[in-house]
Amino acid sequence: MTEYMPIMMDLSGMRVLLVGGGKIAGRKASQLLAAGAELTVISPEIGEEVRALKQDAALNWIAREAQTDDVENYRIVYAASGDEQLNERIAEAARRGGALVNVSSRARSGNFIHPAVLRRGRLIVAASTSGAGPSAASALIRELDERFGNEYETYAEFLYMMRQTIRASVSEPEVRHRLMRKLAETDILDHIRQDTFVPWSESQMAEWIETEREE
Ligand SMILES: C[C@@]1(CC(=O)O)c2cc3[nH]c(cc4nc(cc5[nH]c(cc(n2)[C@H]1CCC(=O)O)[C@@](C)(CC(=O)O)[C@@H]5CCC(=O)O)C(CC(=O)O)=C4CCC(=O)O)c(CCC(=O)O)c3CC(=O)O
Ligand SMILES: NC(=O)C1=CN([C@@H]2O[C@H](COP(=O)(O)OP(=O)(O)OC[C@H]3O[C@@H](n4cnc5c(N)ncnc54)[C@H](O)[C@@H]3O)[C@@H](O)[C@H]2O)C=CC1
Repeated sequence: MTEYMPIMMDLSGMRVLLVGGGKIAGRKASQLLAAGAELTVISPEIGEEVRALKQDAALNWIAREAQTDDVENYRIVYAASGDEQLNERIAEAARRGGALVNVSSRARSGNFIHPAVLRRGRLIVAASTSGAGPSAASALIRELDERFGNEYETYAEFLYMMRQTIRASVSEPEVRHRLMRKLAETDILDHIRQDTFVPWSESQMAEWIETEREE
């Protein structure tokens, strides 16, 4: 069994090649553009999903069949055409060139795969079956969708603001760590749920840090 490494990637400004322009390519293109990638799509035709994204300046469509030497100069490649044999050839060439490659038609032919994802602002929950059953991964995420409401977006934003403030104003590592531990134990999430949370001002943040910094 492949032991996949889950990672979170910042794709801003990264050049990414996407082979194929159908429904699945559209799904990938929309996620890649949202993550800031500079996307090149090679496909003789594009479907409505990719077409709708084409206004985005970061999407460049080359209208022709893809070939293996197209992967040169890309470090991230998606093989998502409807031609499975082509996907295999693209994957092989990309791997040989040392690129990261995702293959829509066969998980094992690539060296990374996508999980099903739930987003609440900065909070991201991902579930993967390591390719065993993508629909089951999606079903699990739908369950979590009911469990984790929009309060988590506010909560993650609060954690972000507080952590920035702590990092900027506390220099002793052990005090920082103590504050971060205490921060994870506040009842802020309950307040957000009960709609009684008001985002903290800078002086409130500083006051909390002052009172909680001692053991
Ligand atoms: C390896 C991976 C590719 C990758 O890395 O992208 C992969 C591969 C394959 N999927 C196939 C089929 C389907 N995939 C979906 C749906 C999703 N597939 C996703 C991920 C992944 N799918 C990755 C592994 C994830 C994991 O398990 O950890 C989701 C979760 C996330 C996303 O795509 O972003 C997304 C949820 C979208 C959402 O929630 O909206 C549906 C249902 C639907 O479309 O509604 C079907 C049809 C029903 C079925 O077959 O189950 C086939 C057979 C193709 C064929 O036979 O033609 C292969 C090929 C193979 O099995 O190797
Ligand atoms: N990863 C996933 O979640 C899923 C993957 N799949 C697999 O993904 C692949 C694509 O599926 P769809 O997008 O639904 O198919 P689709 O039929 O909608 O699109 C196929 C695309 O490939 C392009 N194409 C065909 N020959 C090409 C070539 N020589 N060079 C470049 N582009 C070429 C076509 O122009 C078209 O845009 C299939 O192999 C399918 O088995 C299917 C369902 C889910």
